[in-house]
Amino acid sequence: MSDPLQQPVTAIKGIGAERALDLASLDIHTIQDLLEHFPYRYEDYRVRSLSEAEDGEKITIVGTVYGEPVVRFYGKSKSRLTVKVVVDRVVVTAIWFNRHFLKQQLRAGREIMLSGKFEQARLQITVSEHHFLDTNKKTPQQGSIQPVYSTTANLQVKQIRRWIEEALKEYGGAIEEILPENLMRKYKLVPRADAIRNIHFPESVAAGKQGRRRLAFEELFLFQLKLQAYHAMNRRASDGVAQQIPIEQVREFIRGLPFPLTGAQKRVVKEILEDMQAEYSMNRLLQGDVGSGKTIVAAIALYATVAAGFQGALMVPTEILAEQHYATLKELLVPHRIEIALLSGSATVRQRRDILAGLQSGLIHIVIGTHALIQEDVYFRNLGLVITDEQHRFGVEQRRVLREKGLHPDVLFMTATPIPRTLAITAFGDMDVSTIDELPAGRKPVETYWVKHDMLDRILAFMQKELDTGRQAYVISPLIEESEKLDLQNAMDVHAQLSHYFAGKYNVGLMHGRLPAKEKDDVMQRFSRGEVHVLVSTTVVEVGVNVPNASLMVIYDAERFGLAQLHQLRGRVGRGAEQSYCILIADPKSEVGKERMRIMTETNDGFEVARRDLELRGPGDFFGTKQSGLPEFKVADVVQDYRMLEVARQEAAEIVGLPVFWVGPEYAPLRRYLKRDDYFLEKIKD
Ligand SMILES: Nc1ncnc2c1ncn2[C@@H]1O[C@H](COP(=O)(O)OP(=O)(O)OP(=O)(O)O)[C@@H](O)[C@H]1O
Repeated sequence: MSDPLQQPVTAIKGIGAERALDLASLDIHTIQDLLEHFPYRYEDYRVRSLSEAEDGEKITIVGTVYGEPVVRFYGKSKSRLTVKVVVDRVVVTAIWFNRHFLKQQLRAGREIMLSGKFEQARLQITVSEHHFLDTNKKTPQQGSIQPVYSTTANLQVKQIRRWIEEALKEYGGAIEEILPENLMRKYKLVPRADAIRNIHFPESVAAGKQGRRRLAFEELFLFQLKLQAYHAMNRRASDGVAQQIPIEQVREFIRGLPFPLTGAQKRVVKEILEDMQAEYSMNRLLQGDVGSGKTIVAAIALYATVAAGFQGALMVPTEILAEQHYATLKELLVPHRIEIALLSGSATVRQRRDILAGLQSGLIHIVIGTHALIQEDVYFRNLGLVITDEQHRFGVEQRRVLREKGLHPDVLFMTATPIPRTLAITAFGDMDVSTIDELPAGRKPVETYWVKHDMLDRILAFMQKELDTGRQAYVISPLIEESEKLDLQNAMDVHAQLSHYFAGKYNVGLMHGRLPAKEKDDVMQRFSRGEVHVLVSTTVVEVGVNVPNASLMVIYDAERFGLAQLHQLRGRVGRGAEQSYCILIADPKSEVGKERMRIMTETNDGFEVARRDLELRGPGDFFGTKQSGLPEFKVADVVQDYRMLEVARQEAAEIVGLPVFWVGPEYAPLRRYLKRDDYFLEKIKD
């Protein structure tokens, strides 16, 4: 049985070879693709009375032309045409730009429908569309809500509208239901055909909403089905290494740590070790708030892999972090006769050669470095575990590289960007997620203050007081996004100012991205040892730096940073038992900007910050659109529909686990639909 919806778009009246090419550039090839090209918004052409119209709003009105049209030309080809129109016994001025040729048609007494932006005070409308109502030529949009589609330069929205209308008329009956019946009933979803009809041309506002809801659910459900199926396959494919971890020995190691683990740390260690012992390769995200103690969890996992006879690698985004983790891990692991190496960009040729040889022979158990670690000519004897800090920089590509080297290590991603649970399961639905949601005992929340720029003197006095008690401070210098050069200049200015202020008493260090690795390292070391008291820095200190004696964080131009970033920066203090402070210097102009400062002063909990940020801005912004890794949905909205996402995930997980999903006749339409996706094409046999 061939599916009429799989015919090429040229089956639609009015679409020839050329138009088909234009549509192809929108990734529309078949009739089904066309029907699933959903509008991204609607234009409301329902006629309204003037009294309902708000100033500046786009409205549609009907009136009678009255008096003579007036055309004024200016410039070479620019013109402005005005005419009076009587609407509800009120005289309104209608304006067209560059449409002087309409003058002849605008005869007094003609009835006309106008859509455009309305200005209340002047009673005028800037017309974007008009129709004469005495021509008998009925326009499709007259008096209704019309869909607006994304399009290309060559195609008008109107054309797409017409074709979709045609497609619905001819082929609407062939739209098959793909969702299982029990889900339809359980969540009161309207049939697929109705939903598609109503998302394009809503019969009513309510029907439009119902359609949207159903399609959003379908979209999230299909997306989750794919992730879950992938996840299930991955787990079933026993290509991982089942590590024989000597658990008692690991316990002994944990007992020997300088502090007891928090409950949350214990829980995630257990989850990680279970994955490592299993046949499948671990693919797990470890998320925890700033300072929640992820490093120690990483150390335990690395210890375990070595104890099981494997090698481990820890990848971090910057050299500074590599150094820092190297120092921490060395202290913890070297007493246990574990060989650990730092593969850094500043290593000499000879050092590098030695390390590479050590990794190949297995003499070196653990290696730390940036991502070059797995991409270059680095060979391991038997790599069992890869831990990578900041998950978004390590993805599918690197995993492929590892596999091509014949390695199937367990992989643990760590991130200090707390991700609300819903988003985590969206973006990382093919991963297991472990969360450290508890800070080590005795931590005091960082007291956060929001001040204006004119309070600098008081801030300096406060800083002096903190330094006098033996603490250290970070100062994040003013940010000018457009120019790295100016940022640097700012950092240097602040550095000079503070050096002058604290001259003879305290050392002020300067840190920025342009410093050579060696100098960065040097400043950081001196700050770490307490020789530098104040560290002026651009945002390079953002991730992961750990100097527990620092108790004050001052951030200039705080309104220019994202909330996630501010929380990260604040997380550099409050890492010891002392009371710490964060001072945000900001004069935000917008309400949202002010709200963001308030959020920072109100909560210390990264998950709460993330949740409120998400509400304020939407997920794209939160992660930075490019890096988000979040899928773009056509209908669904991860923030607005987050409950639905959770439900869709559960249902998808359940179905994927059923053998009948892959063979049962009741799932045949769903399988047919899924087969459009390359991933499922191989998996689904019928
Ligand atoms: N269970 C614990 N009890 C007491 N202190 C702990 C515990 N776990 C970790 N710490 C200490 O807390 C500090 C922060 O830990 P760590 O550097 O691992 O945090 P993190 O989760 O990596 O945070 P960030 O992402 O901000 O770098 C370190 O000084 C560490 O020694």
